[in-house]
Amino acid sequence: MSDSANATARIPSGRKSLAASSERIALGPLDGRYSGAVAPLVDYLSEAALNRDRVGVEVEWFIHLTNNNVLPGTEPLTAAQQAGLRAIVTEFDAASVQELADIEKVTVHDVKAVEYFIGNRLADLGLERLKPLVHFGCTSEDINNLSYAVGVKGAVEDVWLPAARTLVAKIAEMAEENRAVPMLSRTHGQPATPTTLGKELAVTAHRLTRQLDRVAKTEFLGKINGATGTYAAHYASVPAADWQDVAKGFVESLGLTWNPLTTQIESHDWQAELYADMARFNRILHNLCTDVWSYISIGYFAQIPVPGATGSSTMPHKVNPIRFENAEANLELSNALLDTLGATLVTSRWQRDLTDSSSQRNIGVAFGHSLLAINNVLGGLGRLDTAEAVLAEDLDHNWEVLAEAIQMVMRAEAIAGVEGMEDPYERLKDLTRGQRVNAARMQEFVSGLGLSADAQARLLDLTPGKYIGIAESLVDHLQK
Ligand SMILES: O=C(O)C[C@H](Nc1ncnc2c1ncn2[C@@H]1O[C@H](COP(=O)(O)O)[C@@H](O)[C@H]1O)C(=O)O
Repeated sequence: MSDSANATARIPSGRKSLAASSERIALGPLDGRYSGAVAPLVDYLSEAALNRDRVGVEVEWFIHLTNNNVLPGTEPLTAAQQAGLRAIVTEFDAASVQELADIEKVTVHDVKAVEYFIGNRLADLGLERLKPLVHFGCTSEDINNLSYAVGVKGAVEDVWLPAARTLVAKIAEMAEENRAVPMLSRTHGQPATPTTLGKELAVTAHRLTRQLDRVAKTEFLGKINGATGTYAAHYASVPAADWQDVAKGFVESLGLTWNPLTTQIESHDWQAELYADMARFNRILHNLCTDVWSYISIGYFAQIPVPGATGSSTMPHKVNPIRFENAEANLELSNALLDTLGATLVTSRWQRDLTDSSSQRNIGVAFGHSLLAINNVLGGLGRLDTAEAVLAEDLDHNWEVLAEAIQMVMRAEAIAGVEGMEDPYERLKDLTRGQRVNAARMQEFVSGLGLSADAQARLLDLTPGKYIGIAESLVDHLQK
């Protein structure tokens, strides 16, 4: 194509700026086309939710210090004052987000802005005198680490884990339904000892469940021990208090596990552990997506068309496995972030650097891509029908997979003293390696071996579809 032809193909200059639109237009897909699917995470992992949690932690610290008479000159707040303080959190809304943003423009410090935001509300509660108690003894990370721990815990326990458990339950249900449906295996992509479709799905459900059980046991650690984790400011100002006890009680009151030994930052090791488990779950799910995609491709699953939907824009016959393809991509994106977070959050130069602040802002994105993938896999699985006839036909075209069974029966016969059972592996290899062997040829071979009557009857009864060991009952392990 000539240069001038290229030039005319460009989007014309002078177009309206989308960035200047009065409706804010999302840069990324999680806040755009997928915003509905990831909306449940907004209340836990958005910047607004982080700020609300920061306000919540500051407010609870204020109440904790007063209720426990930690500082001379304080006394427990009245019920109305406590309710008023907590209302700052429960009433936190879009206007609060804007007010905080306006304060932050001046402070150029996000946590300092939270302190002022709360301080501005104390006079109305008759607590003006206690303004210095807001953020008392705290470094920003005291508030940040607790807020992130509360937010991530909520996102895991209320959103991600329930969604993941629903998906695994669906896979387990499919495993149950297909427990007795024989299927040709393909190790190295080549026909191999058959299994059942249900048993293969059960393997995946079992693997995913193990990862979810690990996630469910996550220890969400928190600390509140000052600028370098020494309680120096606390003891300088209030020497009589048992500050470790105050801190431990506070962290535990938030539903977290107290970390007694840190620098300025909570060390984030628990986050790395959690993200590794989530990433492993994502990887196993990715494996399911590519397997199911391949099974659809060879006709083992039929896809139930969505009424009104289009498969291909040009090939009208198509129903594409797009839910699984979308999930694959989103699991990869989630893992790229989870891996980065896990790898980088565990390091901080000397007593702190601020890199964690910037990377933790993407925790919600990592969760969002995973949640989206989980939704898509769930939707995709819900539109699959097992094509049992196709699976059966495939088995019937691969009688040579019985070679393993025959040579193993011959070995057992030899050990039991039956004559003429020499070189079983080699004889079956001569018969089957790289060749198609049909039912008649296989049975003729078996009949000519001189097996004991019992062994011969057993082998003549065997078909590829029956050569599945105890695959069907192995699905029961899922119930345990
Ligand atoms: O309690 C403190 O603040 C102690 C201070 N360390 C800090 N700890 C936590 N936050 C801090 C720190 N420093 C800055 N900021 C503020 O963090 C915000 C970073 O914003 P972004 O780059 O968007 O992630 C952005 O709002 C920053 O202003 C120290 O000097 O050790």
